[in-house]
Amino acid sequence: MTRERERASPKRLLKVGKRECVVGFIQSRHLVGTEGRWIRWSEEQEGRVAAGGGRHKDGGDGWRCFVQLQTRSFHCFSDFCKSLALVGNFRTRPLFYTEIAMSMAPSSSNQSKSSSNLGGKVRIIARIRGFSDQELASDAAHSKSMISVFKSGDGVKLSFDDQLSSRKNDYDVDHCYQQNEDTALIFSNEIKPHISRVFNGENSTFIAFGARDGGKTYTIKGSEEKLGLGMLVMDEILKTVEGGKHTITVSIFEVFQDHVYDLLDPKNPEVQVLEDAHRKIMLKGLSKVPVKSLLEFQKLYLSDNSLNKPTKKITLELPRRSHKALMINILACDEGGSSKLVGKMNFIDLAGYENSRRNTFDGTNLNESTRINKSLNALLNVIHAINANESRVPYRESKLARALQDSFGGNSHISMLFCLNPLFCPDTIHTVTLASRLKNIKPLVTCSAAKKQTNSTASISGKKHTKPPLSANKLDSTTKQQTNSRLPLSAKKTNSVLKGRNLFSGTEEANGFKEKTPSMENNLPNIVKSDIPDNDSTVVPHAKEEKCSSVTVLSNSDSAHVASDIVPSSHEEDASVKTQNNLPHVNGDNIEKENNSLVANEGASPPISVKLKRLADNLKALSSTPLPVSRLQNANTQVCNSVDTMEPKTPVVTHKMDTSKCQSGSFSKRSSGLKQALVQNYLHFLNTASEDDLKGISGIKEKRASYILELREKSPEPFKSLDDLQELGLSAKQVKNMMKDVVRDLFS
Ligand SMILES: Nc1ncnc2c1ncn2[C@@H]1O[C@H](COP(=O)(O)OP(=O)(O)OP(=O)(O)O)[C@@H](O)[C@H]1O
Repeated sequence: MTRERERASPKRLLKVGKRECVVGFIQSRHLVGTEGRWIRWSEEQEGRVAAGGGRHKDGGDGWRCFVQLQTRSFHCFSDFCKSLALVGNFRTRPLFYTEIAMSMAPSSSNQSKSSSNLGGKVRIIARIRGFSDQELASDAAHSKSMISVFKSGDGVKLSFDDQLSSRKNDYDVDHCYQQNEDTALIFSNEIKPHISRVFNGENSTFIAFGARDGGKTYTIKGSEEKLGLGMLVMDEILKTVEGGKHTITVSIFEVFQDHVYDLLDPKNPEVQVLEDAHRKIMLKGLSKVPVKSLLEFQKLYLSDNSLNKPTKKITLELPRRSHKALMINILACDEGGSSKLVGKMNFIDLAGYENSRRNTFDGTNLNESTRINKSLNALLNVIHAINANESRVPYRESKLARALQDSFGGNSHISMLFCLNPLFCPDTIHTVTLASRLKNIKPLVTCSAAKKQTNSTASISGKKHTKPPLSANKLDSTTKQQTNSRLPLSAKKTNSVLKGRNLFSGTEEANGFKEKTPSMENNLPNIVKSDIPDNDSTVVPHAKEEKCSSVTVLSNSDSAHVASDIVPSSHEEDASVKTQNNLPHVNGDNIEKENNSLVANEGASPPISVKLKRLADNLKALSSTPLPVSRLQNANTQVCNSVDTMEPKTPVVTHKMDTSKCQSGSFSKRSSGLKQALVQNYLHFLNTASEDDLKGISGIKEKRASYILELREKSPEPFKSLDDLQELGLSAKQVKNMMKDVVRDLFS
């Protein structure tokens, strides 16, 4: 312990930029091999595993791993240790680290509110664009804005007046810039604080996402009159490099239909995205133009006469709705005259999302719109995976993400700006649902213990299922409305399973991305047709990680709710099992009430009390017959028959029973039958209960309930044995405890 104290002493307090950085020493095999990974254990707190482990110097079974923590929170270290302790097998006492944390000076928090999330991987912000000149000239600008913004905790809530569904929908984002706030403000709050970090070797990417006409280009590229973020950042960077130690180069490219084109080299626009032997991404054929003054940059970036225009050939043949990227490379020059890349800043103006089912398109535009939406979907899958700290990020599904892979990984920061049209636009609402889902992700502590648990329980009946991300419990209201309106009543209940769908990996329809593409391939322009891979960009986010809290073993008090939630709330006395003759009595009125409440939900599973009644009847059948002890003593065959009558599911015993063991044998058989019946009923309940009923069970709750519904979609009866419950992330012990509590409650 003494040696460990020295290693983790406050001397190891480092400064990384303005942020304090604590290096702690944690002996945990769960962190071995996770070097470079970020671990976040609360909204604001995260740490980076600075070095991997290995056998402890002094031998023994200890593994060691340095964890470098970057934080502005005084108590972060102890919180981190607590979260590790939740996972178990955490070798060193968390108290030790609490002591270290307490001995450090509290860090300053002088950063602006809007950049409070700088340590976070992905910051989700929104901008409600101002009215365009055209809109100002028309009546449109005088109509009521469909978006209201409210403060909510650390972030803000956007409320949309959905004129289609006549509903108000609320979505969370980190911050929202209003119509009267200009691009310069976004620059000083969101971009400027990152510039120094890029000079210190980090990468920063700013992505503008939104429906068409949301103001993405206005924000990123701007114009000569209204400077966009690209111009503002270059101005600031050029001021910073005035000392002469750095040089700046820029690349501008677009991703059009899964092909990357260099916008600064009209002769050879196609860029190859390759990976070198060190798995570093190379953009072969992409020009990097040195920039020394703002004027030079302006010519490249803004001027219509610049090379920053699609080549003539492409302009004539293809409609240009594409993702555009500005890449600013900062290079450090050494004395020998050679330069080395220090950091990158990327500004991405994504093509606008447009629901092609709502809008009418001709074949070419439909195809184009479909491809754009697919590529947006793929990019969001990547951002989602990064934000959720998932072990697999589906870079290969998105050409743009692949081209930017170096900037996304490691010590990088991503901001997603959702550009909103203030006028009513269903596509805008759709894009915000996506923003909100990204925002709701709570990245998890990644540890092999949790992984192991998930992996070991990853199959039901030999089938492998992918768990939905824990945050994926919101359904796009627009989609829900559309889908529901086309479904018969009976199907609507089942449709609620969509709630638990993977964030960006559910059917595209659920995400509003599904596009019908009649004769799409035939309409593809020749230039790209043969090269376009026919892959579906929808990716199931890899969800190996599991939230530590979900690993927590149910306490007795928790699990006691299982039964109490199952029995009808009124007449609890009736529902409890006191004696053989007092088996659960389910109040008929209650059943009727529950059934009435489900009338609108034809096809939904029977109410919980009906299921409980079935369970009670089974138990009654088993326990109402007096124990046949005397008969057992008289005739073995008679005993076996009586057992068979009571428990038709129990295999017939054909061998001769030893009379001396008969009594206990019969009892244990009876008990096992009872157990079987109870288990079967419980499983039947899980296989058929409605989402609301499932949510009521302690240990199941909302996320597991929606996951159960999803499993049921794949297989009508996903739970065949108690082992299958482990698919829900419950350990065998937790399942056993749940069952014990059910029984205990029945007989209490
Ligand atoms: N903040 C703003 N203030 C005033 N006008 C704006 C603002 N943002 C955008 N506009 C105007 O709104 C219109 C659409 O903006 P812009 O072209 O940037 O949208 P976009 O999201 O890039 O569209 P697309 O998806 O089609 O590329 C333009 O006329 C632009 O001048």
